[in-house]
Amino acid sequence: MAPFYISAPGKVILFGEHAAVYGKPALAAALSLRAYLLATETNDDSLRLEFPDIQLSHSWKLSELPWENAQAHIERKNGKPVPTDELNPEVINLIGEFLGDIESTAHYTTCLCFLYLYLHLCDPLVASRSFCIRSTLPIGAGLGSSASAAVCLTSTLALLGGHIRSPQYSEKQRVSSENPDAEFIDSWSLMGEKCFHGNPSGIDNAVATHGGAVMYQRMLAPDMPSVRTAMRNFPPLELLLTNTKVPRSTAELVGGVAKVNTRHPKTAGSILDAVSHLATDAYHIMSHPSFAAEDRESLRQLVNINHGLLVALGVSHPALEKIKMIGDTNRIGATKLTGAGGGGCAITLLNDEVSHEVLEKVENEFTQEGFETFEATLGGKGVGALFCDNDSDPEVFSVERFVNFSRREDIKNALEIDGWKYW
Ligand SMILES: Nc1ncnc2c1ncn2[C@@H]1O[C@H](COP(=O)(O)OP(=O)(O)O)[C@@H](O)[C@H]1O
Ligand SMILES: C[C@@](O)(CCOP(=O)(O)O)CC(=O)O
Ligand SMILES: [Mg+2]
Repeated sequence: MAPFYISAPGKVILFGEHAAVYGKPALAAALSLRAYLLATETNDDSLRLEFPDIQLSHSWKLSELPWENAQAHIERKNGKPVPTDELNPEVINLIGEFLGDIESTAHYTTCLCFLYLYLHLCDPLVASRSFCIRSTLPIGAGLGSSASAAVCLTSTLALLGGHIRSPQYSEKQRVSSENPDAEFIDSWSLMGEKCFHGNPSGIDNAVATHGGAVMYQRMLAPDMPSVRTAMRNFPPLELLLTNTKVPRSTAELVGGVAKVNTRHPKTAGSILDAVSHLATDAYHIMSHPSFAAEDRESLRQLVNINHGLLVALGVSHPALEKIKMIGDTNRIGATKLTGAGGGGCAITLLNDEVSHEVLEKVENEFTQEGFETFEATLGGKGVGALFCDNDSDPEVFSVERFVNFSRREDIKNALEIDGWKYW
């Protein structure tokens, strides 16, 4: 198979992070920042990962991977592997032997995620490959970089394994509902997220797969599918995205909330219920056909309440509080942390009347604090692919060039080109 790219967006959770893990509804939208994966054939017996964004370069001998042993533990239906509620412990054990030389936790979980998906979705007849991922998203900052990487890996391996067909929709024709290939990608990328996080709600990979904006609710009973309601009239929101650049791990923060919930079940339960109510309220407000000034004001109020409840769950950070304080002092709008918190990004829903001058002043203050602001739009496309054909510029598919882009803008400019198709 000729080289190809897969790309999937990050996400912003507007309301309901963490509570989403406990089966409460949450609202999220696809972000214009994305991960891109370039898959190319190699001439030797190797399987190579080049993930320069996290300084990971690793390879295995294809012929040494535990194909035979793994197959005995993989359930299939109509020839397709079936995702499971828990990660398959036998396959995890088999993979463990191939991760012994990996020291960093981030590299370990990334390689685990790759091999887990590879053993389930590909087969030994697939030629040797190199997989390179680059992202215009900040990594580990609450914008769903893990899910966009998981969706890219899943789509690539499922295509190579013959479980899904190539996407067909160009941007304008795209209709994402009831597409079995997109559902396959969504369900298997959740397994990838499980490798990264342990206990993901599934909202991030749902948005990275389907794009747009959704109200999402995980069903806690085993085998019950999650509920995903597309928000077709998603209102235009004036949003400022600010990254504290404080590193954190989603797995640890989700684990921290679980501890609070175990120690103070009634208190934590009330907080999670309150988040559930505010997410539902926000959904109704955003569904108003003429999303008016008073609706925007109500939404900002809910942003402030949601942030307060996340503070109560222990997932804020002094740097996030600083962003909120600077924003509130200058009255630019309502600010909350987004994603797992503990560092990472905050979003500010801007006041209608905020001036350019004030915004510029606030952004300067953020920069002085070492924060980074992002310009991004919400509600864009989900997972897509770009194939190399006779009309393609071979330079676009050069691994060398792709690996060496030093700025996010370079990746974006090189790959925001015609020819992408979406599932
Ligand atoms: N471009 C990338 N290349 C390789 N791994 C990635 C990339 N983007 C994300 N990841 C994986 O996702 C992890 C970060 O996920 P997480 O802690 O959930 O933060 P977030 O999803 O908010 O960015 C990284 O440590 C890495 O394992
Ligand atoms: C905290 C949580 O609600 C969102 C995590 O998002 P991120 O990995 O921080 O981008 C966890 C989840 O829903 O799986
Ligand atoms: Mg994540």
